[in-house]
Amino acid sequence: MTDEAIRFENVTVEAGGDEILRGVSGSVGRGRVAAIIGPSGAGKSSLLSLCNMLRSPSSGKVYVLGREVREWDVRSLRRQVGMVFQAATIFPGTVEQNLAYGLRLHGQVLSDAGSLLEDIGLSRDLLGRKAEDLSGGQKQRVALGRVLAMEPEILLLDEVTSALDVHAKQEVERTILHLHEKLRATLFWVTHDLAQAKRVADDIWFMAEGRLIEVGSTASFFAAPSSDEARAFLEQMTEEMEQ
Ligand SMILES: Nc1ncnc2c1ncn2[C@@H]1O[C@H](COP(=O)(O)OP(=O)(O)OP(=O)(O)O)[C@@H](O)[C@H]1O
Repeated sequence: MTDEAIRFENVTVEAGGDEILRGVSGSVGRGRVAAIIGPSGAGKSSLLSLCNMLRSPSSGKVYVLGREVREWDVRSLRRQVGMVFQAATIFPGTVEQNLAYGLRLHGQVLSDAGSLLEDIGLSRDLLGRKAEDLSGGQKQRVALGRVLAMEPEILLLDEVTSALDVHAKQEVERTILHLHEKLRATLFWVTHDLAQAKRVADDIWFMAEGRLIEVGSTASFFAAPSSDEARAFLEQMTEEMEQ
């Protein structure tokens, strides 16, 4: 059994005639929280989507839990690698039906929706409520709960709090970290919010123009990034926050 949750080996992705990822190599250790940051269009979401085969590399290799993604059965891969997006995915029906949806696709039933709901910080009273009537933060927690019901080894998070207000953002963030503690899942987390990256991540992956420019521990990255690109990015983000 490998200690690596995810490994990229010289991965390039072409789309629409452009290279949107160029020669990316790196790995995320099991149980780690790695935040991917960088300017808009850097390729952060594209990198995430290689990990559950929403996208395939044009060249190079992607390994998940020690096995190359092309060797995985896609259904099994997506069971092990859950993904949550910026806009909470909510289906018509009750909260309970929404929580059970992922397992149902795998022919399984959710045995204890009530305790799952408590795990994601929501009251059991909401089980029978129409999911569409929930607040933005509650919907995002239901989307998380649906993925977590499958007990994934890896959770891919793509800007999951950026559509939420400050209060809901903090609650969803706390819920994710609580579940990380509980399940020991590996988190690979794209965020535009540098303060969030600092709070949640063990490691920072800094990307720009389709390249992985540097990877470092969160403390060392924010104290002294080693690349000019990352230094310029941090300065620009700090200026924007001060305006
Ligand atoms: N299917 C596609 N065809 C052509 N170009 C694409 C396609 N998907 C993504 N791109 C381009 O690839 C680049 C990287 O996109 P990606 O969404 O991965 O970046 P990102 O760092 O997540 O950006 P953001 O922070 O704005 O979400 C962008 O320039 C985007 O326009």
